[in-house]
Amino acid sequence: MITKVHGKHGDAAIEAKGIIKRFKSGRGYVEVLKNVDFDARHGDLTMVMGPSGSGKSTLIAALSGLLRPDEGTVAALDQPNLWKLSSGKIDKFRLDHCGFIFQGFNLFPSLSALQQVTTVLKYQGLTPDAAKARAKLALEEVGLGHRLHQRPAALSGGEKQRVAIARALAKDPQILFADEPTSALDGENGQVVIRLLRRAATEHGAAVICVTHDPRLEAWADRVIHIEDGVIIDDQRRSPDPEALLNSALAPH
Ligand SMILES: Nc1ncnc2c1ncn2[C@@H]1O[C@H](COP(=O)(O)OP(=O)(O)OP(=O)(O)O)[C@@H](O)[C@H]1O
Repeated sequence: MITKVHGKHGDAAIEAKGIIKRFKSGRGYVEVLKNVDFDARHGDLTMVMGPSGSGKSTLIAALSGLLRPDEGTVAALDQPNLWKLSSGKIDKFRLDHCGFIFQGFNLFPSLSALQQVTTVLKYQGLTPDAAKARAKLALEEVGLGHRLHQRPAALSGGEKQRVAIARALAKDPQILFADEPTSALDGENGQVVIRLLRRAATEHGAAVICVTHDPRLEAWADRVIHIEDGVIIDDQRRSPDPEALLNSALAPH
């Protein structure tokens, strides 16, 4: 284990109130998030589900400081309102505390798996040696200790996503945002990714917020939030399937 446990399980990591986001459409505006309240807790795998176009990615972007909402506040960790910070401070907050995993992996084509992870850590201020050591551990943790020097072109889709996860987890993020992390993966690789997300919550105490259409993820979630047409229509806390928790111990180390 390379990370410390964040917050106390159950403590709020993020709390958004009254989020409204509109986009220009023709001469008018379309309201994509309609007064959304949202929170996520340390140690929880929180799933956000909903039909295409319901506003899931827009919500993640507003929560993570990527897209300024028109109205509303986002309290995150020790920041009472992320959107009151300067854009430089928001970028720094994201760099220091948030991890991101996207459907398209977002890897640099010319960098090896090890370099993908060390680059981010160097941005965070680690020395090259410390960054390399930590990146190696993070890649070993996702089962890629034997693929450190491969570039993305030589990796399978599942391996690429594991590099992206290692890159996100190596930073020791308190909040981990995942947007459709399994949709480009087959069943087996999807399972590996799900287990890694579960572990990030259970063992690292991260607040994991995962947007997905993938019903397989539901068994692993502590909380399932449904959004439709920019409104949260359902918010259920559930016990993750014990089998799912048990199996997370089988994820690659
Ligand atoms: N930059 C933008 N400009 C204009 N409209 C946008 C923009 N970004 C998103 N939208 C619109 O906002 C709505 C919500 O988009 P969003 O990507 O949040 O949905 P989603 O639930 O994540 O969908 P999907 O599951 O297909 O990814 C959609 O109708 C989309 O077309």
